[in-house]
Parts: sequence; structure tokens; C-alpha cells
Amino acid sequence: MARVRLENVTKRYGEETAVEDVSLEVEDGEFVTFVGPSGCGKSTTMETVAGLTQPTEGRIYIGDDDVTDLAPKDRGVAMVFQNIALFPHMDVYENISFGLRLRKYDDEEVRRRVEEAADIVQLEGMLDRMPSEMSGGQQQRVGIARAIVRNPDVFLMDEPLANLDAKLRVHMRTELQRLHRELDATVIYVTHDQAEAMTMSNRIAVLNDGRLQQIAAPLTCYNEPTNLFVAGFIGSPSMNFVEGTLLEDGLETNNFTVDLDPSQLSEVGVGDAVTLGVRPEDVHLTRYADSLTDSTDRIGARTDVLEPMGDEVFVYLLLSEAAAGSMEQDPATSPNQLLMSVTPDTEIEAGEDVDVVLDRSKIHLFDTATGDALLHGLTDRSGREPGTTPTEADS
Ligand SMILES: Nc1ncnc2c1ncn2[C@@H]1O[C@H](COP(=O)(O)OP(=O)(O)OP(=O)(O)O)[C@@H](O)[C@H]1O
Repeated sequence: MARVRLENVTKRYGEETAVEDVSLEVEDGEFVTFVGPSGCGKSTTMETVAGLTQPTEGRIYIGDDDVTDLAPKDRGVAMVFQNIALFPHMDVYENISFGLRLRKYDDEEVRRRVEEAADIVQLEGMLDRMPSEMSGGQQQRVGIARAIVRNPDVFLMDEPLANLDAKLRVHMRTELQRLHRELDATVIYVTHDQAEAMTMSNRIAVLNDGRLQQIAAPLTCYNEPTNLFVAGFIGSPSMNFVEGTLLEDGLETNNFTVDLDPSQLSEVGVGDAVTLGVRPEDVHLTRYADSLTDSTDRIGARTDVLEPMGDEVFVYLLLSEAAAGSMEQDPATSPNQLLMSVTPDTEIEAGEDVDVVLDRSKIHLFDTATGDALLHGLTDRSGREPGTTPTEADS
């Protein structure tokens, strides 16, 4: 059993709290990734599991055992770091087998394990190479093989691909996924790279300021973020946020209103500040919005900057004259701007007056005061649930 459980883990360094009251469970065989901005406590949390950092409060369990007071070597975990330090004077075989030889495994067992690990990371045939004769990605694989030979219950990986170039990172991403599948191992992974987190993980744990914000499947964090922080952090470019005030029959923002029944929102009432969130791909030009089941009223805008990205084009929209000349602001937080993404074949120019609508089923509402999510997807104006199609009775 290699389930990992953190129970109310807090780590303080003097006045500073690096990790605050984090509780979470990683299932046996699960791949869980910690994400969050720099300094949010990802590495520290991982180090408490490895035993490299002692929590100030809280307990760590691996399987049914409380390992909080155990030394790293007695926890059945293996770590892979960003800077894999291979022994430069040893060849690949010696590097991979170093830990086993230290533990006095017999030669035959060592050879069997090293060959098996080299096979998994596809380094067979390279066992007599020196580290200086290998690429960064190959060296990284040696580091991973060194973890595999120990046959750990749990792999802890802290940005293991961060030093590799973009192409190699994508390649290693698929290798790590294969490795996880083949070894059926429990993996806790730390990364800055959202694409890594989204593609490799069964679940991602989003941290901010040392606190766990959400732990859920990647698409759940994307589609149903638990608060403004997760909504803004997951997804690139960021979700648009527009502040508004709740009225008797809708939400009023600087530039547009959205029909809704405030009684749907139990945590807030009429007059309260509510933030509307909508992703760039859920803002549509009216002339292309025929297929939307339900959308907001038209919102007049002027296109400002266009950013062709290859498979999509980002369009910065100014919603009012007041926004002109203020494009240095982040559209994600500016009340008078919206970021829209369109397909490259869309006919659109900078400086054009356009009408856009928002896909109501993709609108998120947040309590501005607490940041907590209130609703993901507005019911349409006839009261249908998001995603359902109109019936004859509706017309
Ligand atoms: N040994 C230490 N002494 C004092 N403060 C520390 C120590 N280690 C970490 N911290 C602080 O704890 C906080 C969390 O650090 P941690 O390295 O866990 O963040 P992180 O999310 O992994 O960041 P990054 O993505 O930049 O690596 C930071 O504010 C950091 O300065």
C-alpha cells in the first residue's frame, strides 16, 4: 500500500509560514501534481513527505504508517530533483547502481535491477556511457532510473524536467506517463508547467500562500475552479474577470448586464459584489455565435491588439472609450477589457467595432468578498440547466 496522507501539515520558518494546515490524500498508484506560484509551498510540502523537512505541526502517513518521525531512507520514497547530480567519474551503470551497491545487494540482483530500470527509461545500450557523453534528457533519465532501482512505494519528483528544452520536455512528459503506467507507482510531482500538470496528473493540487486551494482532476479545476485564485491560475491565458453588482434580475457590470435570478446564489444577495469569470474561448463574435444554445445580450466592443498564436488568435477587446489607451493593464482584471480567442480563419482586424456575446453556460460567478465560487454555468433564460437542449415545451 502506497497511499500518502498529509494531515493538517504546517511548516513555519520563524515568522514565515511556508505551508499552512494542508490535508490531502494521494491514492495508491495515483499521480498527483502540486502547482502554484513561486514560493507557494509546493517544494516544502513535498519535502515533508520525503522527510527532508520536518513539519512544525501535522502528521504524514504512507500506507497505514505514521512516518512523520522517520528518516528519509526509511520511508520507502525516492526523489527526483530538477538538478540531477550524476557522479561524473562513473558510467551510467555505476550511477544507477550506486545506491544498491551501497546497500550491499549481490551483483546479480544489482545487474537485474539496473537492466530493468534502464529498459523502462529506454537507456538500454547506454550503460557504459559517461554522463559527459549524454544529452540533458538522457542524464535526466539516468536520474529517474536511479530512483526506479530502489523500487520505492512512492516517487517524489520536484520539477524533474525544468532544465530541459521545450521539445525534450514534451518527450519526457510522455515518458513519465508511460513510466507511471508501467510501474503502477504513486507519484507526487511538483511543477511550474501547467501543460505538464494538466496532461500527466490524475489530480492536481493547487496551492497558494501555503494553503491548499483545490485538489481535483485537471479538467475539474479548469471547469469548476473552487475560487478566484484557481480560476485565474489554471488556464493560459487567464480567465477574464469582470466585477459587478447583483441586481433583482441580473448582474450589472461597467459595460453590460447579464440576466440571472439572484436566488440561485445562496451565499450573496442583491447589492453584493459578484465577479463574473469567462474564459477567452467562451467570448464569441456575435456573427459567429449561431451555434450557441444560450448567450448573453450583445456587448459592443472595439478590437485593439491581435495576437496570432498559430492555432488561435488572441483578440484584446476594449469595451468602452474609457478603456482606450490603457492596454498596459491586464485584461484579466480590467473592468473595461476582455480577452477573446478566435480561430485563425476568423475575419477580424485591429480597430474594428464588433459585437460579442458570452456563452452563458460557461460563465462563472464568484463572491468578490471571499473569492469563493458561487456558480459554474448559468441556467439559460428559460430556466434550463446549462448544456441541455431546448425542447418544444420551451418554445
Ligand atoms: N529553509 C528555509 N528557510 C526559510 N524559509 C524557507 C525555507 N525553505 C522555504 N522557505 C520559504 O517557504 C516558502 C515556500 O517555499 P517553497 O520552496 O516550498 O515554494 P515553492 O512553491 O516550491 O516555490 P518555487 O516554485 O519557487 O520553487 C517561501 O516563501 C520560501 O521562501
